This record gives sequence, structure tokens and C-alpha cells, in this order.
Amino acid sequence: MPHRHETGENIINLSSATIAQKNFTVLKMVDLHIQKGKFCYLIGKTGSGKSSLLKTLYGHIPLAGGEGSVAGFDLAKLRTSQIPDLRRRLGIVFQDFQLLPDRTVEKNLKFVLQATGWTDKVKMDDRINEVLESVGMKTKKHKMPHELSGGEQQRVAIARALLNHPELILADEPTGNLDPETSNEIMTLLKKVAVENHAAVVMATHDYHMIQNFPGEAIRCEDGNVSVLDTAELFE
Ligand SMILES: Nc1ncnc2c1ncn2[C@@H]1O[C@H](COP(=O)(O)OP(=O)(O)OP(=O)(O)O)[C@@H](O)[C@H]1O
Repeated sequence: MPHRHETGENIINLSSATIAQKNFTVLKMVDLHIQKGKFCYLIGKTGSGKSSLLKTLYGHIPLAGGEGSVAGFDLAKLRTSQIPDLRRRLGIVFQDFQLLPDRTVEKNLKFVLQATGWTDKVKMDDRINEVLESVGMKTKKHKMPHELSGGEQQRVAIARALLNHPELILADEPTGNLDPETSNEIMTLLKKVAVENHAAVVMATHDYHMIQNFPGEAIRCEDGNVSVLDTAELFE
């Protein structure tokens, strides 16, 4: 189970951590240790704190207590100026894709590369082709987001998440807007790119059919606490 591994091998370490929205404590005494390269679900009822936990991990809300590190960044001491550096080490995928609607797939990806310090045009083009190839979208790079299906848009969003070789992909309900068949395709893709890129994945989901189809480990938010379990336990 993920919480038993040594600190140095972990991409996420939370110890006695408090996760809070404004002054409202969502989760407390959180101990969570996720090994590099692990695939982990994040489950729990609506309002149980899944999104708040992910937001703390990507520096959108501050750690409200205890200790925490993500990809080597100390969350308790994280300065605003370090947040872009942290984000560069992570890939983030959302339920609603969040592609820029006014530009092509290629320009969506180029925008991220430029915003994260890339300048060499040939290297940018090569990286864009590489990530689009890995999600099966290379032939669609001149399409606008509205010309793509939901599943295709999510493939592009996954490609975007991969651009800077993340060690950790955080995915908040990435299949929440997709039909079951497309959800399975996206899940298969996420698992494939995680292995290819040696990236860990923490994926929040409500979708128990998918968890049943793709068993694994899960972090569960419940009653203000976090526990780790094997998804097989959910269906006993
Ligand atoms: N911006 C905010 N200000 C104050 N409280 C918030 C804020 N966002 C969320 N909360 C509260 O924090 C708690 C956890 O919310 P969170 O969005 O993390 O849950 P969740 O498990 O991701 O739910 P869902 O599955 O519905 O997305 C909820 O009680 C929610 O009302």
C-alpha cells in the first residue's frame, strides 16, 4: 500500500496535514505517502474533500497545518513565487478539459510551453508532436477544440499535461463528462502515458464502474480523514 514506502521514494508526503478551504477544515491529521510512479484513485462522497486535497497538492490552496511535500517542494514553506515551479513539475487534468477555445490544439500546447519558459521553436514543435503522438491526436493538431469530441479534447488535455515531463499527474474527475466507453479509453490512455513517462497519477473519481474495470489502490476521503485501501475491498 502506498503509505508504507520510504520518504525518499515518494512523490507525495503529507504528515499530520490539515486541508482547509478558507477557515473551514476539510481534512485533518492526514498522513499520506505516495510512491513515485504509483497510480492511485482518490475517492469519497461529494464534499468529502477530494478537490481540496488536489488543490493543496498543486499549490492552489495553502497547506493549513502539519507537513507536506510534493515533487520535492515543501508545501508548508511554499512561496507564491515557487508555485509556477511546482506546477511545471506536475501535470493537471480537469473534468472540463479547460482548453483555450480560441486557438488550435497545437497553439494550446505551444501556449503552455511558452508560458513555462520554452523558446526554441524546433524543440517546441518536436515536443508537441511527441505528446500528441502519445495520445493518438497528432493528425488533429490544426483542429479547434470545438471541432473535437469530449474524449478527443481530454486526450489533448492529457497531452498538455505531459509537455513538461511531469513526475506526478493530478486528475480531477477526468472522465466525469464522458460516456462509459470513452471513459475506459481515457483511463487506458492515462495508465499508458503514466507508465511511459514514469509519472505517478492521483485521479479523483466518482465512477465505480471504472474502478471495478481498472482495480487498484485508492485514497478515500471520509469524515474529515484520509485512508488508503485496495479497490477490491469496495466490492466485497
Ligand atoms: N471555496 C470554498 N470556500 C469554502 N468552503 C469550500 C470551498 N470549496 C469547497 N468548500 C467546502 O469544502 C468541503 C470539501 O469540498 P471539495 O470540493 O474538496 O469536495 P469534493 O470531495 O471534491 O466534492 P465533489 O466530489 O463534489 O467535487 C465541502 O464541504 C465544501 O463545501
